[in-house]
Amino acid sequence: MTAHAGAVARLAARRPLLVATDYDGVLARLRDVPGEAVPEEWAPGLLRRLASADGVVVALVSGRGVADLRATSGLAEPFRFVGSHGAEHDDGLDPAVAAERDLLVDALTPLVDAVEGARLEVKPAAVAVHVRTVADRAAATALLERAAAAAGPHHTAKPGKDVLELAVTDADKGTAVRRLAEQLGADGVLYLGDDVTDEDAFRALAGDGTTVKVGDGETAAQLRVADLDGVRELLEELAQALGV
Ligand SMILES: O=P(O)(O)OC[C@H]1O[C@H](O[C@H]2O[C@H](CO)[C@@H](O)[C@H](O)[C@H]2O)[C@H](O)[C@@H](O)[C@@H]1O
Repeated sequence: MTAHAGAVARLAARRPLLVATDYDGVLARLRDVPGEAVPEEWAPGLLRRLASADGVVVALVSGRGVADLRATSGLAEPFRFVGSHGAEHDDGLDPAVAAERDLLVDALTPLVDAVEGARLEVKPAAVAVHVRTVADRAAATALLERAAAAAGPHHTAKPGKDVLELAVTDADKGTAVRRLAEQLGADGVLYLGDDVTDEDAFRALAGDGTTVKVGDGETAAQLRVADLDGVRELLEELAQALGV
């Protein structure tokens, strides 16, 4: 039994129940190359068990675009997908944002090209500057500062783990999860996340959700687990409480 058994048991009694989880750093270990961040071995089966319970919907909520999230995770239906930090729901994204994103690509490409090991990730509604593989840490910090300075007032800067993302919408995971919960008429919501942008979801669910921070650091979440093994234990406990 985990330290969170009481909260898990209370959650398991609610229907409809939305189980929403971040991907990178929660279901998949962080890797140098984003495309190699596959789910932990236990994750697909455990998520399917949860989704098989009556009245339970499982959603993946990520900073990745939905197509990337599906491809990298290998997950598909019956799961729901929220991508681009909340700007994409399942497969839908306003095509008008692409042109705005491409202007950002043009502005950021020369900055990234000038720093060895840096990488630009082009996403449906955002551009991410990755510095995890920049050996010169001072250069990495300087690049993130230059990228932040390139943002216009209509862009949303989203810092993360060795990454700064500039989004062309003001969507966030909090608004997106609330929207999905309302669509489902959810009576209970569980949200797990490890990074800065998950704090939007923790805050948005503060009144009526159950929120779990994965790892160290200040957080608005109510509960905490240490690492991905803690995620597995908590979700396993929920599956057992749901009888699946
Ligand atoms: O919201 P998430 O599912 O946590 O996605 C956040 C970002 O995840 C990816 O970047 C992070 O994971 C990479 C792979 O482990 C790692 O190399 C990088 O340093 C991390 O920041 C993804 O590439 C981004 O698009 C997501 O926004």
